[in-house]
This record gives sequence, structure tokens and C-alpha cells, in this order.
Amino acid sequence: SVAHRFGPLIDAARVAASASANELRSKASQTSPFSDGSWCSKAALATLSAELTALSAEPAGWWAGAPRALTASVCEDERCLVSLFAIPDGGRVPLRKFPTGTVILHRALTGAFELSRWQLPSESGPNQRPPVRVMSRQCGAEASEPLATFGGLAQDLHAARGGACAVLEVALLSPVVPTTGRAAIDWPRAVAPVGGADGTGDGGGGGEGGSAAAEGEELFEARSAEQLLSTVFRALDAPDVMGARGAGAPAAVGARGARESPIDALARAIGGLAPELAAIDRRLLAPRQQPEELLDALGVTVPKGLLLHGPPGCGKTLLAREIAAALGAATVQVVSGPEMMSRFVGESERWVRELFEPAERDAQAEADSTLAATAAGGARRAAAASRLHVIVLDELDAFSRERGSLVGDPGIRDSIVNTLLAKMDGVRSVRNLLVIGTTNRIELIDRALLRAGRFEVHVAVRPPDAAGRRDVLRIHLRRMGAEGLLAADALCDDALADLAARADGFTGADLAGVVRAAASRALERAARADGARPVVQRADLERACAEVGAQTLAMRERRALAAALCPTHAWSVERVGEWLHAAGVGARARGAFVDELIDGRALCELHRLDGGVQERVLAEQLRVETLGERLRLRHALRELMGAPAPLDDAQAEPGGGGDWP
Ligand SMILES: Nc1ncnc2c1ncn2[C@@H]1O[C@H](COP(=O)(O)OP(=O)(O)OP(=O)(O)O)[C@@H](O)[C@H]1O
Repeated sequence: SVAHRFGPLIDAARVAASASANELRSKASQTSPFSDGSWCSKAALATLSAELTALSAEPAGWWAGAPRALTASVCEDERCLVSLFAIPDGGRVPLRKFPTGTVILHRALTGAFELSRWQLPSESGPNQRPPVRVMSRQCGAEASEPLATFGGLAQDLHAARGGACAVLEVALLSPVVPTTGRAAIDWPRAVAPVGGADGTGDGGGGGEGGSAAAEGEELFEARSAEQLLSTVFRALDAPDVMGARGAGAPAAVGARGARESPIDALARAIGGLAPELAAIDRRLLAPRQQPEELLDALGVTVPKGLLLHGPPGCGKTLLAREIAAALGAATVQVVSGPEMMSRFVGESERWVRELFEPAERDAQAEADSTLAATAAGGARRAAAASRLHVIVLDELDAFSRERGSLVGDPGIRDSIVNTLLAKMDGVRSVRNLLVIGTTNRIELIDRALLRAGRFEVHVAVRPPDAAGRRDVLRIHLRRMGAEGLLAADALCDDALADLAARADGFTGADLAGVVRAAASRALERAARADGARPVVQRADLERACAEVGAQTLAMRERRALAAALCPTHAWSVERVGEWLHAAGVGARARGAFVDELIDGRALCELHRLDGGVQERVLAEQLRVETLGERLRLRHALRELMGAPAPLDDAQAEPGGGGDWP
């Protein structure tokens, strides 16, 4: 019987189904497992193709006896369903229509098939009008690129005539929330998903919708399968999609399952900050996964500002970026404070305004579509839900100091802070914006920015303890371990615990430095051994730890000395370097000055001088010549010394110095 003949194929398909949902998900984040375009594991696919080859050697006649296409489910996940379809020669899979937002991927394992897309089909079968689009694929080189379509329009599959059956692998990716969540997918700009831009899920409506759909698909098809799949999976994993899903998505797209939560994603990238991550999860991540209605019912909104503060090198910037990634942000803009301050007057404020534009645009689109939906009388939620936009303001203290705190400041900072305040209060949709500020000096930040409603959540990011240091090391060694470039004795728990104990007082950045230094030793050895693989040994890590330790200790001691000599100016030496960089001072001069600074000499000397002379001495030391450089230096100096240099040029040179350009 047909079923009997089809049995081995189904069995092979079941083997393929052993690819767990987890495995599928991890596949989506890599590129190689999809390079052959298949969802089945390599071994299962080999069995499957052996079965198919045997079947296709059979006379094709028996297929004709099949009442309809035969199907076997290969893999079923909450968010995807992968099936095999065996279509008899010239046969067809009945017309099917999937909800708008579903992504359907087809790949020919044998034979050739044709896919027709129909508009407004009658319930019983294709309408009399010609299909909107006909696409075909056949097994072979071209088949490595699956044919992708969106749900919305009805579609049917035919096996091409010619005596061979077509066996297809069809992956159905669940609709990513039919209404609100669609916007969360990072579709390529020009692509209008099939079903029209209004996201109503009505299959595209009139003829116009059809042509837009066809055009969209053309572009969609041009993308690689890997790109497509990882995009879809990223979108599916985005917590705001999960949140929207909770708010009325189809049950087929369950919120539970083995997907990695944002907090797990953070813990995988950042070590030693478990309590801090838990706080961030409770305040910022978890609420974003809740349905909006629930938050409305509680009368709460998700905070839109997070301030990460603590000493340098403890992972604030890293954490900010990882939070944005874990939340599946549509845009992430990272801006450094000194960079912003180095702009011309007026430009910084414009820059701040521009940072908020994407979020504002989306919030406006959401408001418009909600209005349209309400006007249409439907209870339907907004079609164009705002995607999340993240702004990271690194070294926030550079421009958001207490307003009026700097005597003689020309008001640039004040107006940046004002613009920032206005913008943080102004964006309508609180769900679509997260501003993360990082600073080493929380005490300098304008209090208005720190209050609830703005940078509402404050998290101190401290150097890791011994267990944390072990976690950070494990994170930085993970890649080389996976590549087989780390000796087994170096990755065991004992070795890591020992290393973590040796690295007392190290920050995350120091520990990353230890791994880099150890790798450099392995590379050096490999180069000497002419082409050997650079395997990092436990001894490399230990020596690197001592090397970095000596450096950081020396640095810390010198910094402590500088701080002791000038207790009122115990700012970070690294920061001085960055300020001078922002002031346009060249690397060599900067390096020399920072060296002196660490010894405390430069700072003490400068500190003794009054404002204008300070500026002149510094300018001479740093070979600042042009007026522009000098003005930037003046700004940097005000930052360095805490007290401003006088503004006016005549005052600036008490010695009557008219020798400035
Ligand atoms: N907790 C951590 N876990 C893993 N890696 C870390 C951690 N902390 C720091 N690192 C490593 O150190 C690098 C530098 O850290 P990062 O720039 O985030 O520190 P920071 O606190 O923002 O410093 P700064 O205040 O000087 O800007 C990171 O890119 C990462 O490689």
C-alpha cells in the first residue's frame, strides 16, 4: 500500500524530528547548520535521502494511487512546525491559507514543485481569477535557498509533471503576533509583508495588496535563508513580542518553552553581577514581557531610564549593550559623553534630539494606527506597535552635571540636560524607549535626571568577588574552549577558582585582559613551533594574571598617590585621557601627560596655578596651537580641575598673554 511504501520515509522523518526545539533555536543563531537549507540534522537527512533515493527508483505509478499528498511532521516546536510533503506526479496539496505573519519556507528534497498564491479564494477551492503569483523550485543547487512566502494569501502546491514525485520540506514559522508584534520583526525596509501594510490579516484585500505583496516577496526571496531564519527567531525571542503575544496572540505561539530568557542571555555574557542582573530583570526586563493591558490594570509603566554607575572596567557599557540585545531592540544608539561635549555649541542639543527621533517616530505611528483602528470601530489593537529603541549614554557625567554647578560654563551642559529632560519626558509611548546612562560619578549627575520617571532605576556595578571573577573568566575563555584552543586543565573548576583567587581586586576588564595576555603567549609559542595550533595552557593564564596584576597594582597605587596628593580631584586617570582625547590632543602628548598625572606631579603643578596659567601651561605641554584646539582644551581643563578656567580671553592670560593665536 501507499502508506506502507511511505513508511520508511516517515520513519526517517521521525529520526529527523529528533532535532530538539532547543537545537533548532541554537541553529538559528548560527549560520552553518542552515547552509544546506535544511532543518533536519545532517545524520537524519542522510538517512532520509537514502530512503528517498530508494523510493524514487521505484516505478512512479504507485504515487498516482495516493489520494492526496502524504505528510509527516519532522519537528514541532511551539513556534515552528516542519513537515515533509510527498506530492504525487502532477498532484497538488489542497489550497491552504495561513494567518498573516506566518512565514512559510519550502525546500525541494526531490523533484520539482510549483507554488501558486491566490487572492480571495472561495472556501471550496481556488477562485476563477489567475493566481497572484506562481513560483517554482526544484531539487538541486537552487534548492539550497528555500522559497519563502508569508501567510495571508491562500496558496497551493503542485508537483511538476514528469514522472517523479516531489518531496518537500515545509517549515511553518508561527505568526509573530498578528497585530502588534509584526512591527517587532526587523523586516528589510522595502518589504511589505503579504497581507498589506495594515497588518489586518485579511489576506491582502484587493488587487493593489496583491502587487505589493508580490513585490515584497521578490525582495524577501532575495535574502538568504540563514538571514531570514535568524531574523525571525530574533523577533520571536524579543520579549516585547512575547509581551504582545500575551496580549492576545494565537495559542500556537506559546510564551513558555525552552527559549532563552533575556536574563539568561545577560548572565551568559556578563559575569559576577547576579544580584544586579536580578534587579534589572525585575525592574526592566520582566515587566516588558507582560501584556500591556496588565500593566495598565496595575496602573504602572515600565521605567524608561536606567543608570549604571561604578568604577571603570566593571562592565557598565557591556551590560548596557547586552540589555539592548536581550530586549531585541530595533535600534541601539551608543553615544559617549565626552564626544558629545566636543561638539560645537548647539550641535550637542541637536544630537540629543536626533537620538530620540526613531522612538518618537514609532510612538507617533502607533498613536496614528490606534486612532485609525478606533475610528474604524474595531477593538483591534494598534497595527504598528512601537518597537523598542535603546539609547546608551556612556559617561553621562560628561554633560549631565548638576545645572549651574560649573561657574563660567557657557551653558552647553545646562542646555543638553534640559534637552535630555524634555526628551525623556516627551516620548509618548513608554514601552518603546529605554535610555541607559553609565557613569563613574553618580554624585555629579543632575538630580533632575535621577528622579523617578527619568533615570529611575540605579544599579551599582562593582568589581566582581571571587565567584564572580571565576564567572567572568569562564565567559572570556568560552570561545577558545569551544574551539579546542584551551588546554583541558585550564578550564576545570579548580583551575578557574585558583585563577580567580590570584586575580583579587581585578575588574571584568582586567580579567578580559588576562585572557588576551594568555592568548598572546600561546600565539607566540605557536609561531615559534611553525604553524602549531595556539593552545592556551593553564600556565599561560597564571603568568598573564601576574602580569596584569602587576600593572593594575602599579596603576592603582599611583592613582591612590595622585588622589592623596590632591584629595579634591580624585577623578579617574583614564577619564583624563579621554577628556584630552575629546579635546583633540594627540595620543603621544596625551600619553605623556597622563603618565605624569598618574605620578601626581602634573596635577599638583597644575593645581597650584590659577585658571589662565593652567590653561597656558597645559597648552604648551600638549602643543596645542590652533584656536579651536585651545577652546576644546579649555573645556577639558574645566572638567579636569573641577573649577572652571575663566571664560574671557583677557582673564585667561593673567600674565597679559596676548600670544595665543
Ligand atoms: N562583568 C563582566 N563580565 C564579563 N566581561 C566584563 C565584565 N566587566 C567588564 N568586562 C570586560 O571588560 C570590557 C570593558 O568593560 P566596560 O567598558 O563595559 O566597563 P565600564 O564599566 O563601562 O568601564 P568605564 O566606566 O571605564 O567605561 C568589556 O567589554 C568586557 O570584555
